[in-house]
Amino acid sequence: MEYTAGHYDTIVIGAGHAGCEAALATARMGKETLLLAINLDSVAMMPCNPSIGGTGKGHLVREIDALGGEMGKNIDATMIQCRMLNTGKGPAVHSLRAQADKKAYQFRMKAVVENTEHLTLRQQEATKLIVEDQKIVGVQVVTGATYTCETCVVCTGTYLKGKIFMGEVQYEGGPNGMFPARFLSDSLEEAGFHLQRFKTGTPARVDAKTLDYTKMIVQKGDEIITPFSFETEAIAIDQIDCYLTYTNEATHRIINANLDRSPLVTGDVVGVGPRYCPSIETKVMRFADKDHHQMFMEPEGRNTQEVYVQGMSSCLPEDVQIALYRTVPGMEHVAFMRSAYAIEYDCIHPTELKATLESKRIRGLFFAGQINGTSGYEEAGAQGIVAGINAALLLDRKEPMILDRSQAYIGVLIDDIINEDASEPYRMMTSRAEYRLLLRQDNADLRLTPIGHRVGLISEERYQRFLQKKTAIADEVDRMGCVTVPPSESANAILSRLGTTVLKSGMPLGQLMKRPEINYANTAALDPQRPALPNNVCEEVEIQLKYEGYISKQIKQVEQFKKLESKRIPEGLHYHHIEGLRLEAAEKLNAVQPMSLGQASRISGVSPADIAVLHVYLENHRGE
Ligand SMILES: Cc1cc2nc3c(=O)[nH]c(=O)nc-3n(C[C@H](O)[C@H](O)[C@H](O)COP(=O)(O)OP(=O)(O)OC[C@H]3O[C@@H](n4cnc5c(N)ncnc54)[C@H](O)[C@@H]3O)c2cc1C
Repeated sequence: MEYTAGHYDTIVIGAGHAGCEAALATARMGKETLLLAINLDSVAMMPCNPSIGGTGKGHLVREIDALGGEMGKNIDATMIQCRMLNTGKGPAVHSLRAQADKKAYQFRMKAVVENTEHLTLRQQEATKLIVEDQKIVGVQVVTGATYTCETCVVCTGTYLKGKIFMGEVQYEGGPNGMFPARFLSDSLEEAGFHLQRFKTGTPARVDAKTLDYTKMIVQKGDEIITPFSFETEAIAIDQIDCYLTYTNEATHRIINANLDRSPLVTGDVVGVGPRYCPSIETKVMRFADKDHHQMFMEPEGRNTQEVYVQGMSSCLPEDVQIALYRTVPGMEHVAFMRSAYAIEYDCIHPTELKATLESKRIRGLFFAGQINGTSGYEEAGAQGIVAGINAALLLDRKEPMILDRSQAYIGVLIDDIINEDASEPYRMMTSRAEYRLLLRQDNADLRLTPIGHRVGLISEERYQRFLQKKTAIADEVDRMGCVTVPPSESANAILSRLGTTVLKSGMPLGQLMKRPEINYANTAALDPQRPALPNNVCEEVEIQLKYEGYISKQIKQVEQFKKLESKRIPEGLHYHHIEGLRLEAAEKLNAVQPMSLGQASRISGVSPADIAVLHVYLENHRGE
């Protein structure tokens, strides 16, 4: 029976990583929010890796936190191991990565959602979007109930017409044994969205009792854990070890002998998978000259024997999976608890979205997460908070929040997906950010917390603490520039001990910091007036002084970038009427409707010559 079940400012469809951030943002901004999930056991579920962060992804988590999101706090509270990756390289690519206790992660996020004011959580399958006059006005669910709304954020992950593949075995299904969303795809198509099929895979979960860790290499967490959230002071936990092992020729032989039973090879899987997290059979085929691949044993929590086998994602038949896993040292007697599988699902083309993640055609309808053709929990959470903030700002008739490529990895992510129609699931990587020396994980708060405060997600108390930190950094950088180290015997003795050239004349400490042998901590003896400062302030001071030259170069590049970004393009411009523009460029520009010349220049298929034509056109029609 159809009936009206209530009215909300915002309905968020899907309570995964995108949906939780979106709903928390709208509710915390005071909007009555309904959060729907097919199954409440799927709230913040991690259907794959039990980890948050990693290269490029750790940056996203820090940025979500700096804006006032939950993901960073949630992983800080539920991690079982943490490592800062890439510490051998420069600070631009340092990335935090933590193993989560999967269930604890879910339960904590669910509790936060349940206890947030203005937020209602409900198990319901959304089946239909109700659109009137190109505006979202409601959502119908499978029981026949209709909820009316002003705005809606669709965060349905990998559930839309989900199909599971495990060799010859194929069936309709959602991730991790959930059931799929069977109807919403049709409603999206009716509303004019073009859908595409993507796929992703996951490895088996195995029983820890059947693994021989003595044949593997132990992977310990960091001795001192760096938290993800700028609000977490310290994390003191007993960390759980992970283990590293490798495939070998026997593993590869079994894979090669059974490729004809892989749905990837038989062509049954039509969805395109992520290039950067391939299945083991894809790795063996693509990198045929490699005789081994690494794999990590990652415990899924403190109170379970389930172990995630990172690197062994597969959609080969179950009997083949078991046989090939058993060729690996330490896994000779492995028992499976959940088999590996691939999942294929519907997603939209994010080129149909504005930079706010609102649909270009349907007012008030936003999209975030894997539905936008991305992969990864962190990418989903990042889009979720942006869509949530913008849905709330739209309701308040306020300026939208758009982060650009020079401000945040989140800006890079959204700019990439709305401008270039990705042909495979999009994954964040540090190499995608052109200003990565400015977009470090350590300074995400300096970049974004003022924005989080402005939109209402950062409390006054947190903002004041942030301002104190910012002032302390600036003061210390200035002070270090003013302290001169004399060419005295005692100072030079210290410098010699540090393995660096002695001084012939005085040098500011800030200048000395640029030497590779020198850091903030080891110059304390040269700096008797140094104030006692928190570690996060010292770290920032060191980076700002050490990389000053590179940072100012990048700031100059950003100024150039901003010039093109500030050249606005009027809405609804008919590109086909612009003389000199190539047909392909006009078509792409018409489809994307970029907001600025800068955005236009990043659309694939639009050349620098097209941009020059467009630039001249805009100059000639200024003020019209
Ligand atoms: C097999 C597999 C392997 C993966 N591998 C990894 C990995 O290793 N690492 C990684 O970072 N990412 C991985 N991913 C991707 C990761 O799960 C997603 O990127 C991330 O969870 C996406 O978040 P999301 O919020 O977009 O969607 P999800 O987390 O999938 O959440 C979707 C939510 O939408 C709800 N929902 C869906 N349809 C409806 C509807 N019609 N009505 C109501 N509610 C609905 C669901 O109940 C769920 O709550 C994998 C995913 C799968 C399934």
